[in-house]
Amino acid sequence: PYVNTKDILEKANKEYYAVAAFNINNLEFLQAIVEGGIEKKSPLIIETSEGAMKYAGMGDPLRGASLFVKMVREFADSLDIPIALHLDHGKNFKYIISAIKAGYSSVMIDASDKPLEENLKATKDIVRIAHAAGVSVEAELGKLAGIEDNVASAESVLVNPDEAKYFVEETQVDFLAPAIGTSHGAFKFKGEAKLDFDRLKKVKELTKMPLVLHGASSVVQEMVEIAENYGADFGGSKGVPSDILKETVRLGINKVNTDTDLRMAFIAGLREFLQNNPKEFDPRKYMETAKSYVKKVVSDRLELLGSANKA
Ligand SMILES: O=C(COP(=O)(O)O)NO
Ligand code: NA
Ligand SMILES: [Zn+2]
Repeated sequence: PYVNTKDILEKANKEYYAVAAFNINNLEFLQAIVEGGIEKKSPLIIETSEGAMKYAGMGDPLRGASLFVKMVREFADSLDIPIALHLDHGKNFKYIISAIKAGYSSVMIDASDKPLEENLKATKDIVRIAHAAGVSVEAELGKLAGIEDNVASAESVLVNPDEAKYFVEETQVDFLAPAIGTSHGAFKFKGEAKLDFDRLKKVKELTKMPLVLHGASSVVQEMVEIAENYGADFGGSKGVPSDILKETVRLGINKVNTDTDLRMAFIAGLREFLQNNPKEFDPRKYMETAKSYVKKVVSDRLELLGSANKA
């Protein structure tokens, strides 16, 4: 069934596991993610960025939003696993309202680059509208970027746990993304991978609510090798190691945003297939390997996060 993200995350919060939130831009990634969820009998959060809304809607974000709602609902309504659709990194008021209007389960208002009071006001505004429409809300505190040898690197601002408590009480936001040292993309750490577990622990103690980890891709070595075998150059790529990811779940992370790992799996499969099948031009064939690798990464992640058999 198509459900509200809050329902999925409240259960995860109570039972201390995490649910992956997988980004999509097209049908093929959605198919592969859903196949993984079926195989693992796991709840799924499908998420789209504002860019994905524009991309799918050929420039019209509301058209893109409603296309994604229709696609996700078709799968969700026909399956036993709970599936939610979430707007990731909503920054533009128009896009956030378009997602709510189109029928998204939840939206993120990302004003984390603003001073606290501004972030708080923007979040309060969206919470008021979204809650009136039965839509749940995610916000972010602190800024994503790595930590180097115990010092937050220049651009990163790690979450302040006391601020987090004040923020959630004032905004009534449904789930919170505390910045603890991750960053988006395939190049997360220059040196050793390190997250601020102390801050995470404090935020959980003070808020007791479902927490979100952004920039949570691991950069799956198996996929890097296949892709590089067939011409990719992913030198220097590094993600969040599985043991560190598991520790964040043990400390209270319940939604784990995953985009890069699926992108790398897809291109690895596409490169491999195209190199080995020069005569093929049927898209249902030449995207098969790509989709199967995405499904494998999805299934492994659902297992690792503990959401398998929680549908
Ligand atoms: O935070 C993410 C995805 O992060 P990755 O680049 O690590 O997949 N989406 O909001
Ligand atoms: Na999000
Ligand atoms: Zn993110």
